[in-house]
Amino acid sequence: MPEKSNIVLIGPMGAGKSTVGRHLASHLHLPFVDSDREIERRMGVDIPTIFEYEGEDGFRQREAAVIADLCSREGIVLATGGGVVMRPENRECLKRCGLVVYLRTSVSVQLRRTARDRNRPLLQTENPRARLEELLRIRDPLYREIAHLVVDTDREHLRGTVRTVARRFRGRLPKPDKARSRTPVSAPE
Ligand SMILES: Nc1ncnc2c1ncn2[C@@H]1O[C@H](COP(=O)(O)OP(=O)(O)OP(=O)(O)O)[C@@H](O)[C@H]1O
Ligand SMILES: O=C(O)C1=C[C@@H](O)[C@@H](O)[C@H](O)C1
Ligand SMILES: [Mg+2]
Repeated sequence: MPEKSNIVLIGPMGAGKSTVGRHLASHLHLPFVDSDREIERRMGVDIPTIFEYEGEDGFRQREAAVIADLCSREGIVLATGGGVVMRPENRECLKRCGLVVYLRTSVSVQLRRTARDRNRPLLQTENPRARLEELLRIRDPLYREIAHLVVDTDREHLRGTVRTVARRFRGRLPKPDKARSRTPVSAPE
């Protein structure tokens, strides 16, 4: 069970983690943090540059450090990078960090949503479809391993996804009355 009351969005490139995350945070009046943007902010360069100079391994090390830091926060909506589940320590950390939501998406929709964006080094290949299929084959079981909720973003539009996650999140928060009745009452001496 999660130890903290955050919302963590996981899923492949183009699933909509950053887009859904921003809308969800504004809907719930919570701060929004995107781990990809946080890595770029700390490094002062963009993700393609980190891949160019440090390789994917270097990027993953920086990502793990950022995830560990962000998971110590409380009450945030956290959009993660598509490959965050590759490291077991990230999976452990995220599971405890809050409600983990897997935004599931087909490869065809991922391709459409990422076609114009050059900011994803793993897609700078001759055959992005084959790359996305291979990544999904490896990662889908890992996303599912830590997800508390799976939302199909091919079928649900943006607003529907935000509502579904918000409803589930609110359902997990203790109601004010119930919270009071759970407060331990000390026995008379
Ligand atoms: N539910 C949706 N319906 C239609 N378009 C969407 C939806 N979610 C995201 N998009 C569009 O798809 C593109 C990619 O979305 P986004 O950047 O949020 O994906 P991501 O999961 O954060 O990817 P990455 O792992 O690479 O950071 C954006 O242009 C966004 O506007
Ligand atoms: O799927 C991935 O491995 C990645 C997804 C992006 O969010 C970035 O974290 C980076 O481009 C790597
Ligand atoms: Mg993103």
